[in-house]
Amino acid sequence: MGGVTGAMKGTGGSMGKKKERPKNTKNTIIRLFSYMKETKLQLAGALCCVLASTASTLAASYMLRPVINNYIIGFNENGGIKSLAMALVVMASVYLLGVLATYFQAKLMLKVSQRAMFSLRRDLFVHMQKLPVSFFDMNSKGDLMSRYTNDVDVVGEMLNSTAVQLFSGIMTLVGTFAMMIYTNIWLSLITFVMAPVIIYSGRFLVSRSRKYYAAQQKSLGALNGCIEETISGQRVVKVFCHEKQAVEDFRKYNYDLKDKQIKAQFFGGIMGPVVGNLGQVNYSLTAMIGGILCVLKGFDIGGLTIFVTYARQFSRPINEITMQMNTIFSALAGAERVFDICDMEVEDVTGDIPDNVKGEIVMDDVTFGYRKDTPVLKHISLVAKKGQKIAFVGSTGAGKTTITNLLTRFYEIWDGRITLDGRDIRTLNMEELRKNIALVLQDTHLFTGTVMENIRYGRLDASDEEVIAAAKTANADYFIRHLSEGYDTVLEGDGSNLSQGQRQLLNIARAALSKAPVLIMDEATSSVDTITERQIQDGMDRLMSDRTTFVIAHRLSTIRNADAIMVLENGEIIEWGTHEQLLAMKGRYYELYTGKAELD
Ligand SMILES: Nc1ncnc2c1ncn2[C@@H]1O[C@H](COP(=O)(O)OP(=O)(O)OP(=O)(O)O)[C@@H](O)[C@H]1O
Repeated sequence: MGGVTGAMKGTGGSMGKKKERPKNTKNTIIRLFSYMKETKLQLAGALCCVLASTASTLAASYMLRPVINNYIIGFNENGGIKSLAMALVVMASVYLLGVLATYFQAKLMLKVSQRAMFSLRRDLFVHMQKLPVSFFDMNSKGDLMSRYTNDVDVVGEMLNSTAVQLFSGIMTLVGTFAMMIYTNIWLSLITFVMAPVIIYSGRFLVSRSRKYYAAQQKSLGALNGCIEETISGQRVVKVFCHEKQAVEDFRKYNYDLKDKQIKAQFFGGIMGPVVGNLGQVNYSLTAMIGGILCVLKGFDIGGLTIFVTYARQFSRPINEITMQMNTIFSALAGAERVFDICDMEVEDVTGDIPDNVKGEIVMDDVTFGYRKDTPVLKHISLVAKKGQKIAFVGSTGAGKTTITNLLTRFYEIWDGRITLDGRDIRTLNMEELRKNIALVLQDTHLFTGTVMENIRYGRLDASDEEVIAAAKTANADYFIRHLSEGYDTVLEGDGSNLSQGQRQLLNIARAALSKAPVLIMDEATSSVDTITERQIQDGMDRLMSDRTTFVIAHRLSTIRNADAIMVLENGEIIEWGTHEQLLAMKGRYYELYTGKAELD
């Protein structure tokens, strides 16, 4: 049932709009072949081995004819036991040759398929790194992960065994048929009539099961998504006592998958027996009519024996080919899902390399939305001179984070212009642009590695001394030295062995290490105690001095000294000015500030 398991593996979530069947089979196959270029010698070798093993099976079967006719029926006339033994040794040697060829073919194909999978994974990962942030917004983590696992795996499985089996199946089929015609053309007619019946019934069942496989793959994708979300949100699930609901959701997806799998596997499962039984019918008819020909027309016993052997062999490759079809289709669909990502448009990173960036940012009538026709920011204009501190305030969802996302070109604006030192950021080299902007976000992302390596993420060529200096600037040095291994302490699972405040301090240290003249900070001091908050604030203040800074403020008290405060509402700047100017205006900021003051 290689076809069935293969097809099951070839799942992995849907990209929403994508079908699970290969859309462009020819191109996908050609492209897959390009992944075998590096191992073309091994591939050629493997194909030669397939030919050798097919030929030896056919030849060894054929040898049975002289063995029976000459050395068994004509035992006494043709040299007795010695000749018979010799003939059997030759026959066994030919079989042995086939076994050896199969062994080498498997070995070679393993190299070919593993190398192709290696390159496929590499290309996928390298390309994924170049895709824009919006791509990651649109695709769930579980779905993307499954490209590396399920999809690449099923392609590997196909290259490793299925493709060879298909090739050998076709060769055996053609070879067997040729040998049958050669042995007795009249008897071949039976197979000639039966073959289309066998092939068509196999194809009918394949097309049926393929339809259900597509549904099954979609369901499996949904189930994977559900599991992934529940695992990554386990704390939230637990704290809101959502376990029952989670189990209920899971049960729904699980049932759905079960139903689809039963249908898909029913057709996949009966395919083998149906084709096999039709093959048996062919075999019996051949044996019967062959027997009659022996009696009435003098057809030799050896000829009849090898003919029925061929007739029985005949249905095996058909059976195999039809069974492999599902694996092949799901592997091709998997390969397409991988290629789909590899073909996605990458961020345009080319452009001028700015030097001596001062850090003056101007937004000129910028309009932007994440989804077509739904603008999130409308006609935003602002000027941030070198070293100035610009703060954004406003209710949740007003668009504060979105503005900062645009400065780093995580998303492309619809209209207007953003300039860095007077140059449109779209004309700048993306990497250089981002090198000039440091980010301190609310959700710190730490990678598996030491504290030192994590801070060095801010600037890869920084020396240990520079890293330590940055940690000192960020007020992180003290706590780091108190960790079990100091700067060499290994952080795991996104720094889950650190506190929220400590993670934030590392985040600031990272930004401090970067020499970027522009700094974007999403203030996140709400989740830490007052002492840590003071430390974080100090770290941030030191970081901000002589950098152009954009602060997304959650506490109005920390931005009183900002050069300009932008009050955002529904994607528009409704008020702007210094703290004093805004208070004097007695508008929205005044309301927010006095409301806060009362709370304080
Ligand atoms: N990746 C995204 N895809 C689609 N819509 C988004 C995305 N990110 C944000 N939005 C939408 O854009 C709007 C502005 O979001 P934004 O994150 O800029 O708000 P914010 O002012 O920073 O809010 P908060 O103070 O809660 O962080 C919201 O309506 C939000 O739903």
